[in-house]
Amino acid sequence: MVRYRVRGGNALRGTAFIQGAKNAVLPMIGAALLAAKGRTVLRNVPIIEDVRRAVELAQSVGAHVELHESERTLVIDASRLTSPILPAEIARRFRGSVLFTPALLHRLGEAVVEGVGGCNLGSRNLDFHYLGYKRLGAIVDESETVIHVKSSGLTGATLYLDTPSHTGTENLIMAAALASGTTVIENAALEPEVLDVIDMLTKMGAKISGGGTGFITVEGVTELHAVEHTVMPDRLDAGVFAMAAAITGGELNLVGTGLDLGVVRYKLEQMGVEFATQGAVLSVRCHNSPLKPINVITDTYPGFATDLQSPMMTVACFADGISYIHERIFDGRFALAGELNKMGADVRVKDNAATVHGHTPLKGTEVTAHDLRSGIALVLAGLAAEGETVIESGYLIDRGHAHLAERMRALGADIIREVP
Ligand SMILES: CC(=O)N[C@H]1[C@@H](OP(=O)(O)OP(=O)(O)OC[C@H]2O[C@@H](n3ccc(=O)[nH]c3=O)[C@H](O)[C@@H]2O)O[C@H](CO)[C@@H](O)[C@@H]1O
Ligand SMILES: C=C(OP(=O)(O)O)C(=O)O
Repeated sequence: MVRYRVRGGNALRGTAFIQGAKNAVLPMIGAALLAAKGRTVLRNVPIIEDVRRAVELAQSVGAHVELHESERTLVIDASRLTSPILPAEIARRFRGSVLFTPALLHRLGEAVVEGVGGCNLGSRNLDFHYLGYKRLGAIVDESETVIHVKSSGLTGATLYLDTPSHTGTENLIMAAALASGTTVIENAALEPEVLDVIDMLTKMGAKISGGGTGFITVEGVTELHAVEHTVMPDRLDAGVFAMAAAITGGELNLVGTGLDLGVVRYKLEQMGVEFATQGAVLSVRCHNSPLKPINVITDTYPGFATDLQSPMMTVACFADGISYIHERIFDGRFALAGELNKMGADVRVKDNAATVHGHTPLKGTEVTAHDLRSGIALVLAGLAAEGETVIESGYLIDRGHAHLAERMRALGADIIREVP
């Protein structure tokens, strides 16, 4: 059982190195399995538990995968896939496992999904994925807990997503990339990670247009080849470091090419945090205490990312006044409130909205991470609380943030990762 131990009170200062994006590298590992020849090289790979699970999953279906941790590089040879089964014991440990289905369908004619994991955030349906595969001509048997998808060749079609699902869009693009004919995906996700995956697939030989417009057209091709690709920076990791500067009254330079925090930056600016873009470096500092309260409504890109909603709830605890947070993507993403309240916060939840009554002083105690982002939000709370905060289960934090304790310690934080 991994746990993080944080002693609050130190302002974070210095240069924070932002990792590669979890939500881009996972679909890229799935995409690498589409190439029947050669070796794919992925660079700027975040060394997180989800990547380790994805490596295990790719190996379990027969790919040869090397994770070179100090070089943050993955080398994937998928020329010989041997099993269509995504085994429950690996696949249930992360959400990205769902992104292996298109490659198995194309390469082996079937995919057996024994389970899909990921953060526990309420209902997390996969109906858009399976309906899409069916529209492309696959047979999907959902009658048992194990889902069986089969196809002897997919054919392009017009697909529609009720809401712009992130992994749903990636999966349907990958399924369409090697289908015969043209596929149109309406109401597709606009997230930058989806566009990065489209860039990689395009290098591999896929014919995809309309990325970022909500209407994606894919002209099927007969094969895709292995390429080298550098994973984009993780805007969620960057958001967390910006918030760490905000609540500790610190000053950080965020390094990671092309960082754009979008609405997260604007919201933090409204609270009194100062940003300056200096070429490739994004500087963030906060000398205004207390912060101003804020209204946040989560939405698909370019709205406020749901994955930063929990960290933002922690920041709101340090604002003077009532902040309002409305969660619109997931129906169960407020487990953090109870944990912050244990530390002395006053967060009140009603249905899919929360009000944060700040500023109450937070005191360190033992708290529970219910999911990845509530975990990192508790680390943030610990950085600014009085005394020691102990956060379990640290594994959930390690699912999405690489070398967190080392990176924060380098900035002056008093934080250790313990494996009892
Ligand atoms: C590995 C990965 O990239 N994970 C991200 C991805 O998750 P993920 O791709 O699972 O999230 P989706 O965008 O698919 O889900 C958003 C909402 O749509 C609903 N839905 C989705 C698909 C479907 O077939 N049917 C359906 O009803 C879900 O229940 C949820 O309420 O996007 C989320 C929303 O930005 C992020 O929080 C996750 O970090
Ligand atoms: C919800 C998240 O991840 P996943 O979809 O991988 O569970 C997240 O990164 O906050």
